Amino acid sequence: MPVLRALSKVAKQALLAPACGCQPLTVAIRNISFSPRQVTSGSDASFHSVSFSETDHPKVLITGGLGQLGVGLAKLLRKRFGKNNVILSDIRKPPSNVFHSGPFIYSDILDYKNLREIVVNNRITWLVHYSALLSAVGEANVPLARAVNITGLHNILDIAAEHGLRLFVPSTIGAFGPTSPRNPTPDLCVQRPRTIYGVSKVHAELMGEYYHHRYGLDFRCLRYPGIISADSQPGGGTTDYAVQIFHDAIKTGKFECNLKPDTRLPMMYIDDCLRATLEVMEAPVETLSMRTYNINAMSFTPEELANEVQKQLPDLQVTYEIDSVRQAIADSWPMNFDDSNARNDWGWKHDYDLPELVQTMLNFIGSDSRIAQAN
Ligand SMILES: NC(=O)C1=CN([C@@H]2O[C@H](COP(=O)(O)OP(=O)(O)OC[C@H]3O[C@@H](n4cnc5c(N)ncnc54)[C@H](O)[C@@H]3O)[C@@H](O)[C@H]2O)C=CC1
Ligand SMILES: CC(=O)[C@H](N)C(=O)O
Repeated sequence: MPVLRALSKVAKQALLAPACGCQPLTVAIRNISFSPRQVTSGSDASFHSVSFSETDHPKVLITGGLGQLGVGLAKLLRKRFGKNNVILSDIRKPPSNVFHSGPFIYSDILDYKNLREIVVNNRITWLVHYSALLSAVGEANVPLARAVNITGLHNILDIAAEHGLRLFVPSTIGAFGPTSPRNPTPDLCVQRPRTIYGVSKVHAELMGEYYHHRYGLDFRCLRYPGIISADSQPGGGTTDYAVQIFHDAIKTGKFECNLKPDTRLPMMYIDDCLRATLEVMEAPVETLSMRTYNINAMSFTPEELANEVQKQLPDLQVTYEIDSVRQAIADSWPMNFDDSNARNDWGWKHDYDLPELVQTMLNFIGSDSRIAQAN
């Protein structure tokens, strides 16, 4: 009965909302235990992101911005929207080059009040939520992964709904599990992941879509494959080997792989991943038939990657010392990712296949290490 009473109160308040949809009416229902702390009213998608006009640049906040992906995304978004319109945030201390490249702010996503203050004081209109514990580190610390990936997400969803933000939350190939079709994995299929990381990402997909339908939140989500980057280190995932091989190949000529040689996983070069993120954030609402999309570029095994690297560095020696936790995770993940909906709906297209990826990584890391040796 209290639930019904609360629901009818919310419905009545929603009915009192202006019909034009031009102002997001904020309904304070903080006391209702099953509801978000504060939400925008209405379920019509046209309410979305009314807090900035399409002709203005968005004001973007990136959480967890000092990980493998955030700094690169900030660089791309600053090029497009202006340096001061993109704020990086994290709980770690930024290196001086990052600190001096544009606005940086401390933000712990577990601190709701602090998050709200940042959004209000900086008039944020887009939120890119990158904070997370990845698959392997998540298994090593389940309580922390649960707090950051699930409780933290709840804070983000409520803040975004309350302030009419456009919200991007990445998901992952890790949101699928051993009972999902693995070759290829479509957007819609069984999702029963066996890691806390995967469980938290399915939860994020479902909660984001629920807030979209229930409260009109402009939620956008891409399931990233393993991301490969030269100038930032991965944060403790199962696909990390595909970054490490390049550093070891150049520095020592030897690489010990922690996955079996025939473990096939979907992968993507970071430039494609960040461009996809910007593209889906800018995609007109009417092109999005879904709110969570697979995106992909290539799929390879450690052996195929090593062979491609050896075309450039024939002396590279690769050995295999299997990490049982990571191997079990990889064996439950997609081998190939079907991203046809992203391609059809908003024109997703990757630029980098395996040969271009390898050439680009070796050029980048090679020139970096030549500079380091010269200094
Ligand atoms: N890198 C990849 O291959 C993939 C990444 N993704 C997703 O993309 C997002 C970004 O990934 P990465 O940059 O690789 O992750 P990362 O692990 O490198 O960085 C995550 C960041 O979150 C921060 N963080 C942790 N606890 C926090 C808290 N309480 N408050 C604020 N920040 C906190 C960490 O300090 C770290 O800088 C994540 O959500 C991840 O799940 C999805 C698929 C693939
Ligand atoms: C694919 C991912 O989500 C990440 N790189 C991980 O391996 O955990």
